[in-house]
Amino acid sequence: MQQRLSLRLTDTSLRDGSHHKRHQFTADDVRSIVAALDGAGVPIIEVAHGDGLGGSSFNYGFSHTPEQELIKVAAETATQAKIAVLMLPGVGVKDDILVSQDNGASIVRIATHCTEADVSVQHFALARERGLETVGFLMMAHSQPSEALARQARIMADAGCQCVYVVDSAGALVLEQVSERVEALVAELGSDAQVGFHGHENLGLSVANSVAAARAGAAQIDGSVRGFGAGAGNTPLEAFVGVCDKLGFSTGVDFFKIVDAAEDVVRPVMPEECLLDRMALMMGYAGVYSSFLKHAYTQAERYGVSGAQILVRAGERKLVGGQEDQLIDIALELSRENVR
Ligand SMILES: C[C@H](O)CC(=O)C(=O)O
Ligand SMILES: [Mn+2]
Repeated sequence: MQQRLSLRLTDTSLRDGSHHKRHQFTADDVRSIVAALDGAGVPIIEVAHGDGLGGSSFNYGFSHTPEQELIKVAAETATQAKIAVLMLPGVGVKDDILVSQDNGASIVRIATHCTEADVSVQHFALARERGLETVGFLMMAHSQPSEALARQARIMADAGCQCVYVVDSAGALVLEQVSERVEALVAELGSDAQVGFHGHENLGLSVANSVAAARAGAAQIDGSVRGFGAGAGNTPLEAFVGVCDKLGFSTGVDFFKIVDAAEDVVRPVMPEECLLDRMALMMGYAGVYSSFLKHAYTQAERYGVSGAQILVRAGERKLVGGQEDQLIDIALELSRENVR
């Protein structure tokens, strides 16, 4: 294990939190949250539709305000924080990256399912050519062993990715399972690229998993203030900052200011708290993409079936991001079987 003394944090509440907010962020929400996080010293703030650039659609949910407008507001508001955007190839296209850069984003994060890194190659090339900082997201990282993940990380790094993230999209990883994956990526990438970790709270382990990642050599860690994210939410950033202070990791974020931001600025923008309830626990236990939560609620209500069972079957089918429509199929199956 190679413990690092300084960690670079990204707040994802204005992107992962978009799932919880059903993509209804307004320019005022973005302005107030960015001002508070920037003031607390958060170095990177991610802004986009929850499913990344181009995500506003019938399948994923339409945005209240066009994401490019939100990115522009964020960039105009931040005084020190860099603005990052997320993009899933095929949901967004290369042009979305260029428009985001015109609107002030300086970091692009390309996300793929963790066996499909090759679809990101052209996006990293373009981003580097345009002078953007690059991050790669290997989503649903619980579903692959460390060696397989490391091979996918190598594809991203060779394409120009500067930091590859182990993304626990389902909040399904447990402690050593995080350390092993991060260590494997660190060993594979060496000085070619950094390693990051993005956690979800579905088994109540996001802060502990993030500490495990940092101890295993991760240089960048994601979190969302107040946990504002999909499923039971992301690693609550203010808690993680406090834990880092205690463990001697420097983050550059002021604990007291980020705690105030969480309570006074971010909480009022959230529709409700992100809960570690039955549905969220089912996601962590069955290994389901956290972004499916709201879709599962919608289909459970529409077909009068158990939302928890929809999620369990989604886990059995090993669904990946982009297969939201299969939740309808599962709901119909449960309805035929009379599983309420
Ligand atoms: C598009 C997803 O919401 C990306 C993410 O945050 C994850 O997989 O987790
Ligand atoms: Mn996430």
